[in-house]
Amino acid sequence: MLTVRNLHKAIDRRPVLKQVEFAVAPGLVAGLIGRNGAGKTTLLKTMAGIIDPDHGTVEYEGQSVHRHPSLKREIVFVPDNPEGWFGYTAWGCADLYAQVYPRFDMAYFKDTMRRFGLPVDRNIRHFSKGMRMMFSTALGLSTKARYVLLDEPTNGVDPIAKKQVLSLLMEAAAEGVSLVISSHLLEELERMTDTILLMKDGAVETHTSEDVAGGRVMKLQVVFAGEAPEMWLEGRHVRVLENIGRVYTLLLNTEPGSAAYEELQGMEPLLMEPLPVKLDDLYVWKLGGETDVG
Ligand SMILES: Nc1ncnc2c1ncn2[C@@H]1O[C@H](COP(=O)(O)OP(=O)(O)OP(=O)(O)O)[C@@H](O)[C@H]1O
Repeated sequence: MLTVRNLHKAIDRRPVLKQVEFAVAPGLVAGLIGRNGAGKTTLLKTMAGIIDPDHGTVEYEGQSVHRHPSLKREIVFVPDNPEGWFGYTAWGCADLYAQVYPRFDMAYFKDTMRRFGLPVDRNIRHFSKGMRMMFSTALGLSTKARYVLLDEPTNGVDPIAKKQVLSLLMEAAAEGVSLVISSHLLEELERMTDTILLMKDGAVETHTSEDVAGGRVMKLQVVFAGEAPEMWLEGRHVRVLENIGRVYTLLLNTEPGSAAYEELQGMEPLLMEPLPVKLDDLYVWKLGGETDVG
């Protein structure tokens, strides 16, 4: 189990992580979502022991990753731009990693590089953006660490290569590797993940797949009988996703304390049809109109 407890981190005196708490169980795939600048990369690097927190702990099987550096072998961070390796060939990087990660699988690395069509003897600096990302993912998974934390693994990767990267990740998950995947591609995450970690205002909310499917938010297509109830539509428990003529697509907060659904029923609309709630609805509900961009 990888457990994050009460994590705080400020960068340039600006708090980026505030009381972050969650756990990722072994073998699970978690998606990390949030606006640009929300702190996803900072969180992943802190979880991997690359950044020291100001307060709080990251525990692998109950032991602090920052106090026991040998545990860092079980948690690998896969950056979206491996600048640190510029100057090395892919082989050179694999050699270095093999010295650090005791279960580094050179045969797997070679095979994956071949599968991705990437040259092993070329300097990483001369790889394209997508090639760097694929290389980074191949190297990270080759460590055979128990937890692989990936920062936008399909960023800049073309559609065909993207399928290959996602297949590779799913194969690793099927073998029991735990993945935390930061991404802005919500449809992709929705298909792959067991849990969603949503970053907002420096904190993390955990949503299971069941939550996303409708526990906290309801999506409805509505046609009102008379004039649209402007005040109700602007209320904090209602969000208008789309309005075409008299047809409204709405998100309603159904968490305790919200009576939005009962209020709508009371208005006796002509049409009130439930629609499936997607991850991007949750994203809009939780993060729409907010700005984390820092
Ligand atoms: N080295 C740094 N120096 C100064 N500020 C930084 C540094 N690294 C991150 N930050 C700031 O910390 C905040 C969080 O950045 P971070 O890269 O973790 O966000 P993110 O959620 O990964 O963003 P994105 O989705 O755009 O990649 C931002 O406000 C960013 O400007």
